[in-house]
Order: sequence, then structure tokens, then C-alpha cells
Amino acid sequence: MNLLISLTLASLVLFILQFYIRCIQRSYSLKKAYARHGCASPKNLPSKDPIFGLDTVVENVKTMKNHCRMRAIQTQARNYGHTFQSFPFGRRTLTTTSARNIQTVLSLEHEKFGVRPIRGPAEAMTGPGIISNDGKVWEHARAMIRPAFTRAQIADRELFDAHIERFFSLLPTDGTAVDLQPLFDRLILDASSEFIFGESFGSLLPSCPIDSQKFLDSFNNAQKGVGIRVLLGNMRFLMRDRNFSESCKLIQDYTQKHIDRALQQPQQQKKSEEDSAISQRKCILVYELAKETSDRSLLCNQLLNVFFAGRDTPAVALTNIFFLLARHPEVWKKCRGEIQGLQKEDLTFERLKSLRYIQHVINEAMRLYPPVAAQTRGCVAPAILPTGGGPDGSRPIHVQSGDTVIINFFTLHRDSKMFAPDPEVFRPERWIDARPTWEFLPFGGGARHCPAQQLALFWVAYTLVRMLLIFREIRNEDPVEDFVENMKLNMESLNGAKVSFVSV
Ligand code: HEM
Repeated sequence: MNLLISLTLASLVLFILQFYIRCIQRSYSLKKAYARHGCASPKNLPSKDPIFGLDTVVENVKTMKNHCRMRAIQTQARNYGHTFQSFPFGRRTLTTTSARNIQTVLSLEHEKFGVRPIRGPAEAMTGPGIISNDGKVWEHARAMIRPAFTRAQIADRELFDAHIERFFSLLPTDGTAVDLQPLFDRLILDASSEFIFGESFGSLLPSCPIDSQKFLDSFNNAQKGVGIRVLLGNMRFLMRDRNFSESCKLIQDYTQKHIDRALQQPQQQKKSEEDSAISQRKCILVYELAKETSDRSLLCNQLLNVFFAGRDTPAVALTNIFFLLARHPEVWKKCRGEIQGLQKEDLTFERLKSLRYIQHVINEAMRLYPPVAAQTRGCVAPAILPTGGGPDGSRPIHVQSGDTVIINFFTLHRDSKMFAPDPEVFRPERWIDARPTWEFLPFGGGARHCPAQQLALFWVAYTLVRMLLIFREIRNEDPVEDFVENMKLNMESLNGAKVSFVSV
């Protein structure tokens, strides 16, 4: 017993000693870099615990629980500059809302800022791939899936149409109030599962098939497990729950079933677009990838990585758009003006792109309430951010391996110069003149920007226009006027989008 206590105490002392040596080493190399490049530290968030930053962690969790995390960061940026630093769990964390710094992290020096230090735990669930890896594994995964997305965005809308019809059959047309959020969730879940696995989950059907329900429950469970592990960072080895591993196994087995089906397609059928009824009409990811490889585990990882990234973001975008439209019925009216004379058969990818006002509405909603409101990177090699250091924020900032950089799109999209004079106001007309580059990034930017951007925008615009075609008016049915954020993987509306419609 005594030996155990001595060993525990010795490990604790060793841990603290190691921590201090690391701090001294880091501060020495920071000083050297500062002298060489004229760098300076950005302002610190005030903290009562300069070593472990536990008060910062508590405050972060509190703002998250109170549904005001993004607003809190916006206020911090106003008070401490567009780039500031804090030390949650003792780790130097730079939060930036500066377009120049964001461009450096996402594009100019993207190899020095990886996702693996942050998203590593997702690998237990999805296997290695585009979401949790950097370097060669990421490059290979991205190159493999990209052609399918390019094809999908120009593919016939047949895949999406079947789900839209089911969605409409559940939408009240008699003026009854409805929360659109769960319906959009189901619409996108059904469309994305068919696009990725070749078989829809059928969540809009009267009863969701048992297999799909089991997969979804396990997926949600595993995603929660990944979230906890990401929060725990280096201490994640403490988490050992069987439920997590069982959920990961179940979703992989489910995915293998679809891969087996795709691989069983006769070889010539897979190779020739003309012969394959499926690939002739629709672009399905599992079939597209099975043309390139028959490696089952590689295929499984690719599919699960894409599903992880895309299963619900378009649904969040749609909910946020309708949240705003319900509060701006005049914008709905103007959108209807633009689609006069159009039939649902006319709604091709190109036609939807040409509806300028509707595109402005989508942009404006994604500016104010971007589904992906923030992104985090772990610095893997020393780098320099061009701005934000020193008392006036004009000097470069040196970033070291092990530092974390949080990019906040929510505040970036409210840049007071770019979106002057009313960055907080929903005003689609601003897009007639606004030409932001790195100030507007709803789909990210640089090397890892969303490969599904055009496909997702097609789903969003198509759903919106189909609804504009049948409803003359939209009404807000939510007593809470303001947007209340609900930060999960995406930034959702806590109160959904409660509306009613007046039919044409
Ligand atoms: C409106 C809908 C969507 C939005 C707003 C959105 C947004 C984003 C953003 C901001 C990123 C960059 C993340 C980063 O910097 O690390 C991203 C990456 C990604 N998105 Fe989307 N996305 C949407 C829909 C989709 C859909 C439908 C899919 C798949 C079916 C998808 C698949 C991916 C993948 C695979 C990546 C990772 C790219 C990489 O790391 O190289 N997204 N998305």
C-alpha cells in the first residue's frame, strides 16, 4: 500500500516537473522566435488560473450550456482583439477571427496546421480518412472522393426528388404550425444515406427500417463518444466504455453490407456508365468508389468519413434559412417574385444558380448563422500568423507545435468593414455589391474546403424553391424572436424553425 502511495506521488511530481520544463522550453523558444521575426503575443483572456486554465474551461462550458458560446467569443474578440490567446488545460489556444490569419491557417501554411491532433479520436469510429487525418492519408482520401462529388452536383435531381416528395407529404398545407427542423433532418438523412450507401434510411417513411434505426442509434452514440474524447484531449485514454466500441463495430458492419452489394455488381457494369442503370441515373458514392478499388476496409472508411461530415449540415443550413425567412416575410415575397413562371421540372442545377436573389438569401443566412460556426486546428510545425500580436495587434504571432488555433466563422462573418453598415442585420440585398473572399467561409477555405459545397447548395436551393412554388406566405410561429444557438457538431437553432404556411 505504502509502495503504491509512493509511486503515485512520484508520478505526480514527475508530471508537474515535466509540465514546468515544457513551459520553460516553450517560453524560451517563443522569445527566440519573437526576436527573430518581430513577433509578439496576442492579448490574453484574463484568467485566475495561469497554469491549468481551469477557470477558462469552466467559462467555456458555461457559455456552451447557456447557448451563447458564439456570442461570448464575439464579445471577447471585441474586447481583446481579432486574435487572442487563452490556456484551457494549460494548452496555448489562439482564437482568431482575422481573415488574414485564417487564410494562413487554412491555405498558405495549411500543412503546419493539422486536424489529427484535434479529431484523432474520430478514427476509432470512422477509420482513417478525410475527416481525422492529415498528410498522405488525407490527400489520398480527398483525391478518391472528389470526382464523385463533381459528378453528383451535375447529376440528375432524381435521387433528391423522391425524398422531397415524401417530405411534402408530411408538411401541413392547411396553415397548421410546424417545426421544420426535424423534417429537414429526416429529408437530408434520407438523401445523404442514399447518396453515400446506395440505400436510403427511409426516415421519412411511416416506419424506419430496423437496420437503419440501429445504425443511426449506434452512430449517434459513437459520435457522442468521439466528442467526449476530443474534449478530454491527452487524457482520453481514461475513457474505456464497451458501448463505444460496440457502436463503432455495428456501424462498420452495416457499411460493409453496402460495400458487398456494390462489389458484387458485375465488373463490366461497374466500369461502363452506359450499362449501369444506377450510375446512369444517379451518382452513388459507394458505386463510384467501388469502380476504383475493391479494398473493403478502405471503402468502409471513406463512406463513414463522408457520412460523418455530411449527414446533417444541409439540414442545419435549411433550418437556419427558414428561421430567418419566417421573420422576414417580405423576403419570402421577393423570392416568389423571382420564381414566377417556373415549374418544378425547370429546376436544374444551372437554373437554380441563376436565381440571383434566392442565392443572395442563402448566402445571407449562411453568413449570419453558418452551420459550421468554428473549426479547430492543432499546430504541428512552427508557423507565423501575420497579424494580431502586440498591444495594438499589428505584429505577427509565433505559433508553436502543440498550440491550438480556433477559427471563428461566426464572428468573421460579422466583420464590421466588409459587411458595413449593418453586419448583424439579415439583408440579402447586400450581396448585390458584397464581394468577400476570406471574410465569408461557410464551406471553409483552402486545402480542406468542403468538397460537397455545390451538391449541398443544390439540395438547399432545390428544397427552398420547391417550397416557394407551393406556399404564398410564410409566418413565424415561434414566440422567441431571437436565434438561440445550440452548439453540437454544428451550430443549430435551439428552437428549430417553427412556421406556418399559406398555400398558393
Ligand atoms: C450546407 C451544407 C454544408 C456545409 C455548410 C459544410 C461545411 C463544411 C466546412 C466548413 C468544411 C471544412 C471543415 C474544415 O475546415 O476542417 C467541410 C468539410 C467537409 N465536408 Fe462539408 N458542408 C456541408 C455539406 C456537406 C455534405 C452534404 C457532405 C457530404 C455528403 C460534406 C462533406 C464534407 C467533407 C468530406 C469534408 C472534409 C474535407 C477535408 O477535410 O478535406 N459536406 N464542410
